[in-house]
Amino acid sequence: MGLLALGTPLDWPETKPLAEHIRNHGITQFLNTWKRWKDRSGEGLLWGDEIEMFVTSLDDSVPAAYLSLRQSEILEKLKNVTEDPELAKFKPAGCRSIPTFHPEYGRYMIESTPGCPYTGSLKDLLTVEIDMRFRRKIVRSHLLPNELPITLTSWPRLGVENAVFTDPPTKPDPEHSASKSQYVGQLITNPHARFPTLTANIRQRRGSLVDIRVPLYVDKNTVLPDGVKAPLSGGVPPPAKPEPGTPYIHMDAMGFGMGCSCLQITFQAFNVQEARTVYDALVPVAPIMLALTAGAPAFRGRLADVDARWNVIAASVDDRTEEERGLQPLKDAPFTIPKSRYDSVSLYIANDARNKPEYSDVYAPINEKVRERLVANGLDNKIATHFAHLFIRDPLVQFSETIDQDDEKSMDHFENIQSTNWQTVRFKPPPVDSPIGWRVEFRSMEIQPTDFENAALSIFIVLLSRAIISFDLNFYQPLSQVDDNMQRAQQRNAARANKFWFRRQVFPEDASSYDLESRPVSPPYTPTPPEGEEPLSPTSVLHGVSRGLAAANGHANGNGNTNGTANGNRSKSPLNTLRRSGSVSSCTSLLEEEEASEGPEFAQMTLDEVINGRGDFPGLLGVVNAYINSINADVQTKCEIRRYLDLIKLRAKGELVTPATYIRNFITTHPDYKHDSIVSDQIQYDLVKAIDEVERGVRAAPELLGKDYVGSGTGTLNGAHNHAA
Ligand SMILES: Nc1ncnc2c1ncn2[C@@H]1O[C@H](COP(=O)(O)OP(=O)(O)OP(=O)(O)O)[C@@H](O)[C@H]1O
Ligand SMILES: N[C@@H](CCC(=O)O)C(=O)O
Ligand SMILES: N[C@@H](CS)C(=O)O
Repeated sequence: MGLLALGTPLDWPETKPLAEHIRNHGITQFLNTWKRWKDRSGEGLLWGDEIEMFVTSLDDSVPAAYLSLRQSEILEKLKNVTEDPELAKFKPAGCRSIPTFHPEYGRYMIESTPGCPYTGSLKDLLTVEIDMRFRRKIVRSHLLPNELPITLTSWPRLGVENAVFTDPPTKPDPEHSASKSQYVGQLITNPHARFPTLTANIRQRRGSLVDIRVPLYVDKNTVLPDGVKAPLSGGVPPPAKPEPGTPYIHMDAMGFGMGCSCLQITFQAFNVQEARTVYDALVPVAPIMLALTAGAPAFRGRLADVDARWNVIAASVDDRTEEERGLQPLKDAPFTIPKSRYDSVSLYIANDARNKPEYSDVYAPINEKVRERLVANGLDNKIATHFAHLFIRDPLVQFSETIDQDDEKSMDHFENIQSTNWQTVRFKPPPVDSPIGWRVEFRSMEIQPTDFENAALSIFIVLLSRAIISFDLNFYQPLSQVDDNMQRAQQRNAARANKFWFRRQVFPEDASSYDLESRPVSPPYTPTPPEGEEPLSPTSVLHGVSRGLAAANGHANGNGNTNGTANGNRSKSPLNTLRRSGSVSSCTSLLEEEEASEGPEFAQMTLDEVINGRGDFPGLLGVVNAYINSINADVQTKCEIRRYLDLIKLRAKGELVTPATYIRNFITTHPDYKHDSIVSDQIQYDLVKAIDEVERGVRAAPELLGKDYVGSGTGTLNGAHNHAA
C-alpha cells in the first residue's frame, strides 16, 4: 500500500502544473537521504510480507457470495489490536508480535503485515505461517457471522452487468464515479482520498477510461460477446490486448486491477550495494514466481484465457496519453512510453561488471534533467538512470496542504512518484527519521488460498535472496527476455506448459570475483531509444518461440537435494557442490533442437527446470537448498523448512497445481457450469466456501496442497464461531 497522507486532494488540472515542482523536490528529498545513507550499513536482513485479502459476505438464500464493503468498520476495530490485552492471550507460541492491518484499494480489502519484521534465521522463518494464520484469525474474529476472510487474487464476479456483487449492493454510476466505469460504482473503492483521486487522475491524465481486455476462455457453449458498449481506445499491452478477432473480457476501471490481491515481500539489505545486487537478481525471478503463484483465472463473471492478474492491473492504472502510447504523433509528450506505471522493470541498477549494458535492452525513456542532477550529486549513472526513468511519470495524488515541504524532513514528494511506479521489484530508499535502511520489495506474486502456501513462497524468496548474496549468483538476462517471460507467465496453464528464458550459468566462473567490493565497475551507459521513437515491442520478437511448447521433455527430475558447502558465506565452489549425481539431462529432440538455437548464455526452460534444475543448472531451489545446507541450524529446523520448500518443488514439477488451475477446475467441473465460460453466482458461492474450507482443512485439496496439509480448524481465535461483529 502506497503513501497514505491526508489532506485536500487536487484534481488532475490542478496537479499537472505542480508536476515539475513535485519532481524537483522529490529528487532533493532523495538526495538528502542519499547523502545520509549512501555509505551507511543497516542492521542487515529484516523482512516482512504483505498479505492482501478480501472480506466476503455469504447469502445462503440466493445463494451468492458478495464482496463485503465493511473495510472501514473492520479496520477501525483492528486499529487497536496491538494494545488489546484480550488478544495477547491468543497470541500463538512463536509469534513475536501482534500484527498490523492496513487499508487497500478495494473497499472489501484488508492488508496485513507482521507487527515487527522477521529476521532471516531459519527459526524465525518457521514463525511466518503462524503469524499469517494469526492475522487471518484476528480478521475472521472481527467479521459478521456470514462473512469470511478469503485470499483470492481476483474476485470472479466483480463488475458483472445487472448483477449484485457487493454487500450492500452497488451500481455503476458513470456520470459521477471517479472511474466513470460502466460496470462498477464508486463504492467499491476505499474512500481514503488517495484511491478515488488516483482513479480519477489516471483517467483524466490518460484522456479516456482505462481499457482492460483479457482474452476470454472460449468453451464449447460460449456465446461470443457482440462487442463492448463503450468505444475502446487501445494501447493495452498483450495479452490484455488480444489479437484482432479474439474474444475478450472488457473492464474499464482501476478497481478491476488494484482491487486484486497479491503477496509482497520486503527485505532490508545490509547496504545500498547489496540492495542493488538483490534487486537485479530478483528481476528475472519475478515472472517465474508469477507463473508459479498464478491465481486469477476469472474476471467480470467469465473464465479468462489467462491465469494471472498482472496485465489487468497494468492496464487498470495505465495513465499514458495517446501520444505516449504511440497512437498519435508526439506533440505535447516528450517521448513515447512503452509501459504502464504498473509493469515489469526496464533497467538493472547494480554497479556490477556482470550487469552488462546489453541486458538493459528494452527502451526505457528517462528524465534527462533528473539523471544529470543525480550524477552531478555523485550518484553513478546506473542508479541515476533508474530514478530518472521512474521520474518520467507525473504525480497523481497531491494534497493542497502539502505542496511545500521541508525537504530535509519529508520524503513525500519523492514517494509521490516512487510509490506510483508499481513495478515487479521496487528499490526502496530509507525513510526519513527512521533506522530502516535500503530495502527491496518483491511484488509479482499472487496471493494464495492458504497461509501455508503464502508462508512457503515468502520463505522461499527470502532464502533465495540469501543464496544470491551468499553465492554471488548471477541471474542477469536481457530484460526483453524477462518481459517475454512476464507474458508467458500469465498464459493459461503456464506453470505446467510454458517455457521461460533463464540464465544457464548462474555461478561466478572465477571464485575471486566473489568479493562484491572488488568487483570492477562497468562503464556508464545511456539506454538508446529506438529510431523514430516508435514504442518497442521487445516481446514480440521472442513470442512465437515459446508458444505451444509443452513440457514434454523428459529431463531428469532434480530433487533439489544438494550438497551445499558448509559455513555459507561465499561458498567457494558452488558449481561442483551443486552438480547432482545422475541428473544428466535426457531431453527430447525437440528440446535439443531448440537449445541448439539458444546460445550458450540463456535457455528456455520449463518451470520445473528453472526451479528444480537440470543438468549443471541447479535451479532456484537447488541454490536455496545449498544455502540451507551451508548454514548452521539444527536438523529439525531444516526439516521443517523443507516442508515449505517441498510445496515449491512439487508445484514447479506440476505434481501440485497452481491456485488458478484449482479454481479453473472447480469452475469447469461444477454442476452449474454450462461450458459457456460463465461463472454464476452459485459457482462463485460454492468456490468461496470451498476455498475457506480448504484453508481450514475441512475440505481436502491434495492436488493443491499435498496430502499432509493441516488447516487452521475453526479459523477463529477462541475456537468459537465469528463473534466480534
Ligand atoms: N526494517 C525493515 N526492513 C525490511 N522490511 C521491513 C522493515 N520494517 C518493516 N518491514 C516490512 O516491510 C513490509 C512493507 O512495509 P512498508 O511499511 O514498507 O509498506 P509500504 O510502504 O506500504 O509498502 P509498499 O511498497 O507495498 O507500498 C512489511 O511487511 C513490514 O513488515
Ligand atoms: N494489489 C496490488 C498491489 C498494490 C500495492 O502496490 O500495494 C497487486 O495485486 O499487485
Ligand atoms: N495500494 C496501492 C495501489 S492503489 C497503492 O496505494 O499504491
